[in-house]
Amino acid sequence: MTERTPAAESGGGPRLELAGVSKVYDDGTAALAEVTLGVGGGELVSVVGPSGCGKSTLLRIAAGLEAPTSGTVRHAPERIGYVFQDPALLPWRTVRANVELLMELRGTPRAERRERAGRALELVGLAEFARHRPGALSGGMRMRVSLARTLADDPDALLLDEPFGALDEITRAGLGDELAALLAARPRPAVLVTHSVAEAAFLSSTVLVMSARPGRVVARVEIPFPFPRERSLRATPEFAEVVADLTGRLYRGMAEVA
Ligand SMILES: Nc1ncnc2c1ncn2[C@@H]1O[C@H](COP(=O)(O)OP(=O)(O)OP(=O)(O)O)[C@@H](O)[C@H]1O
Repeated sequence: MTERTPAAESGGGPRLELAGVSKVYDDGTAALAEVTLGVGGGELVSVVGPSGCGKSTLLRIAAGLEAPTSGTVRHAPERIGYVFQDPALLPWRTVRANVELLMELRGTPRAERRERAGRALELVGLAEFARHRPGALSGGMRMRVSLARTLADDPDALLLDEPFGALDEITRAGLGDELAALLAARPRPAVLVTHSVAEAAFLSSTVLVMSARPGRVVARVEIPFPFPRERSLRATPEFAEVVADLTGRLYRGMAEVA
């Protein structure tokens, strides 16, 4: 779907590329077989696969938090934003102070921090909650604060590890729409790990289906719907067909013995 993405139209930008990466942990656990992944600016690639197949390991390698046992991280943008399933907010800090945290750690001057945090909170629709503490927010709102914290730091690539996993269907669909809009506004490579095949199909340009551990890519499926995608797409037979195809590949991949 590269030809339909905003970045492709504007000539690219930073890429994220992993070539043949595998991971065997020190205790001998083979987590990841050879995985090759290339994501251009403005592309969102989703990774689906059975529990424990190495999806988080793959993201950690892409982020430079973990060294691969073999293979290489060919290109990784310098500033990578990592969004975890748990929003991990500091309860004693206000929403704004949480959003400022990464910038504070980088030594960004106070006035600039304020300004960027304010803009990020507006982007995720939480400007009026800047002075609240996380405890006063719903789960979906906390996740939006976490997203705002990452965006305010203005990373060149986004890695999202099941960021909406703990939320109800409607909230996660809303946040998915927000994520799509944010990527369209500022194209950068994004990789989303999700357990929801429908979420992967709706948000992504490409979906990678992984086998059981040690995970390898059993299918690379380009999603044939142009961006921006309307919510009504989810209710169409064409979309249901893509989801059914992905689900079939996922189940066949789970059954394969590596
Ligand atoms: N630091 C570690 N040391 C040893 N084994 C690990 C370590 N981290 C992860 N593993 C193992 O590697 C395998 C892959 O884990 P990983 O968290 O990457 O999978 P996942 O696909 O993200 O799982 P889930 O979907 O359940 O979150 C699992 O068997 C896990 O127990």
